[in-house]
Amino acid sequence: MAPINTIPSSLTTTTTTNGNFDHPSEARGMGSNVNSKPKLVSGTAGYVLQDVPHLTDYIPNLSTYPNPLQNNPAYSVVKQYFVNVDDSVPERITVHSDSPRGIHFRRAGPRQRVYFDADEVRAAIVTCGGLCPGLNTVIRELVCSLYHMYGVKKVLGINGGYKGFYARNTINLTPKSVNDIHKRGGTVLGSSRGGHVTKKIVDSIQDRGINQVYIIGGDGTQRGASAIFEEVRKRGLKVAIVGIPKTIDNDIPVIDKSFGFDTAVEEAQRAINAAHVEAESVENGIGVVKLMGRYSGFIAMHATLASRDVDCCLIPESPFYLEGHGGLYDYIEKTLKENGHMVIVIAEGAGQELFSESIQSANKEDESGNKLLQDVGLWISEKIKNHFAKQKTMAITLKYIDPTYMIRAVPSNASDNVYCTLLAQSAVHGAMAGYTGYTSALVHGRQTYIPFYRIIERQNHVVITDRMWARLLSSTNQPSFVDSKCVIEETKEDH
Ligand SMILES: Nc1ncnc2c1ncn2[C@@H]1O[C@H](COP(=O)(O)OP(=O)(O)OP(=O)(O)O)[C@@H](O)[C@H]1O
Ligand SMILES: O=P(O)(O)OC[C@H]1O[C@](O)(CO)[C@@H](O)[C@@H]1O
Ligand SMILES: [Mg+2]
Repeated sequence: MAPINTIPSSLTTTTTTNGNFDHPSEARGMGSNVNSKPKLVSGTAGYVLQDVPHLTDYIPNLSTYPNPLQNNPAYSVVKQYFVNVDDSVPERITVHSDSPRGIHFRRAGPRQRVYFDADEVRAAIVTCGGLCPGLNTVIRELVCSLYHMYGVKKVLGINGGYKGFYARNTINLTPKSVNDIHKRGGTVLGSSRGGHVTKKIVDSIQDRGINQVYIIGGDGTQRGASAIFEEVRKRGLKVAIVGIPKTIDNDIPVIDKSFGFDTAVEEAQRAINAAHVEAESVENGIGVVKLMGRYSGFIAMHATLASRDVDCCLIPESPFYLEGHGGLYDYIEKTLKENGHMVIVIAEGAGQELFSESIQSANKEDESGNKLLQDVGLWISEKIKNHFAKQKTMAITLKYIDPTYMIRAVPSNASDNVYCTLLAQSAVHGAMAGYTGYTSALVHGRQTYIPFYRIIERQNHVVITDRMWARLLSSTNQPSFVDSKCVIEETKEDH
């Protein structure tokens, strides 16, 4: 195994400004306000490691300690439990024989030496943004990993999202107090939107003597975490800032998927089943189900693919129209004539451009600055009913089901529980090893540490030129509504 914290001689480290990416267009994205410099390590054949910051980048001469896992009987039989310092995970795994090796991320996992003594650690956990299945599992596993793997005894829960940093009370978290929480939906810590004031948060971190902060949340939360990291670094504090990506919308880029997504898709099946049962029980029955997905239609797409009962799936990324040849009304009429019933799944952010401008301008934002959307499910249901009432070609019966909050308020399923456990354990290993300013994430099935700037630079969207959307279209047989010549190509790796 290579010595700890050395870089193999074939590799060179550079820090560069945000303009120096493999994909210059990405550098102009949402993360351009990030002010620390990306740490890049170059190797042979076009190998690039987009490394994560380390406390030693700005605090010299930090003491190190042997990893206490070495003496943990549970791990004594595991061969190569410690991650090799040179292990990394490629961002793209589809390659050609002459492709450069490309961008890589640091592999997550325990290191032989750690930068915190257990008694010195004062960890804090906070959950921000909307609810998501698995939040409690992540909290539980962070607490248990800190206690059982590293002997850390001081773990604080911050109440009610970022705003909780300004509150007087925190919650003491112990393996006993979090033992059963993974069986419950929501977050035992509470959550909130808005209220992020970076300097005040870092003041609170300093005042409370916190030196590891685990921040669980979506894209907005990770942006907030990145700002906290920058301020901590500016102040030269020995505080590890770690993000754990959460969102049922699956709109966080780079990672395979966010935790809770599978559970949400599974829960959505119940609503789709109900819509199908209602629709097929009457003549010309239509079931409309609205699912979450503000800017990204992943839940709608995956729930549709899983169900096979859906005849039409409408998502924000794929514009559609109602009237005329090839429009939605045409397709509904055709499907009802052929099958006698149909199910439509619509993501909440779909078709927002179809609302009249007066309704759109009345739109407001939530406390975090996210656009508040019109209820597209209700709107489209009324439009369809009115259309067929006016046409008098066929009498329809339409039932509208809105299970949006139900799919995110449930506890996580078994596979999400395992996923949450691995994310939390990796997050703790990284912080103990002195890494900071990273998101703990799954990339191609491997646990990794991703620098914040990659997580916050853009949102993940369904790519309608990708095979996955084609699979959906061939499963529902719906029209694509878009002219293939007008589709703007996106570059995300095809699946
Ligand atoms: N650019 C930003 N800088 C600092 N803090 C931010 C930023 N964007 C959002 N936040 C803060 O992050 C928290 C959560 O943001 P938001 O409500 O957008 O949810 P989210 O994390 O994106 O999760 P989701 O959208 O999945 O519910 C809020 O407290 C918000 O103030
Ligand atoms: O009503 P809230 O809590 O603001 O949450 C709604 C939003 O949160 C999300 O579930 C993301 O967490 C979106 O799909 C949805 O638009
Ligand atoms: Mg968000």
